[in-house]
Amino acid sequence: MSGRFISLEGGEGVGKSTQATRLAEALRDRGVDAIVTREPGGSEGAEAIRDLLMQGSVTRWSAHTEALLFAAARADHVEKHIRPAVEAGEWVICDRFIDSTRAYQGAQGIDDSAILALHAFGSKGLLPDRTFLLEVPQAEGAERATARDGAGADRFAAREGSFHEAVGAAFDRIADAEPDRVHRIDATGSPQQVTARLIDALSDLLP
Ligand SMILES: Nc1ncnc2c1ncn2[C@@H]1O[C@H](COP(=O)(O)OP(=O)(O)O)[C@@H](O)[C@H]1O
Ligand SMILES: Cc1cn([C@H]2C[C@H](O)[C@@H](COP(=O)(O)OP(=O)(O)O)O2)c(=O)[nH]c1=O
Repeated sequence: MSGRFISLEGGEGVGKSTQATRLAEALRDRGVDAIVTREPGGSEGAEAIRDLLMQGSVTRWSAHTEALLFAAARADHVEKHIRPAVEAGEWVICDRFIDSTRAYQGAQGIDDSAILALHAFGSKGLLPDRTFLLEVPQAEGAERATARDGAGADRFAAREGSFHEAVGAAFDRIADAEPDRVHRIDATGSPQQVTARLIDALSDLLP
């Protein structure tokens, strides 16, 4: 049987990484073969591209170059890791995927249609079976991210508040436009409560 491909999306500090791990554990408890991966990265080539993307000054790459690098990293990740795992029957839980490019590079003026065209070329347009948009008030997400990272913010987290507001607005537009695939999840409360909401929102896909 073919597996499933699930992505977790949202701004910095909303709890995606925490929930990716917890969700995979909760799925394994239910007898589902689940693995966790992340973007940018997730395969050897994509992790090398991640280093280029995450390090250096905020202005190291133009928005256009950045969109190309994310698309290239994703193409390698999909080909080498995600597709083979799903075809082998695994559930792949991915911390960020195409919607992050649409939100973050979209917030820098890159057209959604151009991002989707790159995705069609690089990754044959693969979309998750389900995407969860984790939502917490922006101040709470920023607080969680600062508590985690201190002064060591990466090229993206270091940007100003208005950038993160534009990213949030872009995620909102995607969720409004694709309600079948993208489900909003209240990510406030304890990690246990959030995982329970995720499992609930997957009940129709569970074996
Ligand atoms: N439900 C939660 N309540 C409080 N803190 C949380 C919760 N979920 C995650 N955290 C903490 O907030 C920080 C950011 O979480 P993380 O999972 O790394 O977010 P993201 O991957 O979305 O950036 C981490 O220090 C994590 O331990
Ligand atoms: C996957 C992806 C990430 N990004 C950004 C979002 C994050 O700021 C950064 C990834 O950082 P990461 O530390 O992996 O995520 P988080 O901060 O959520 O824990 O890269 C894009 O701009 N475009 C993309 O396509």
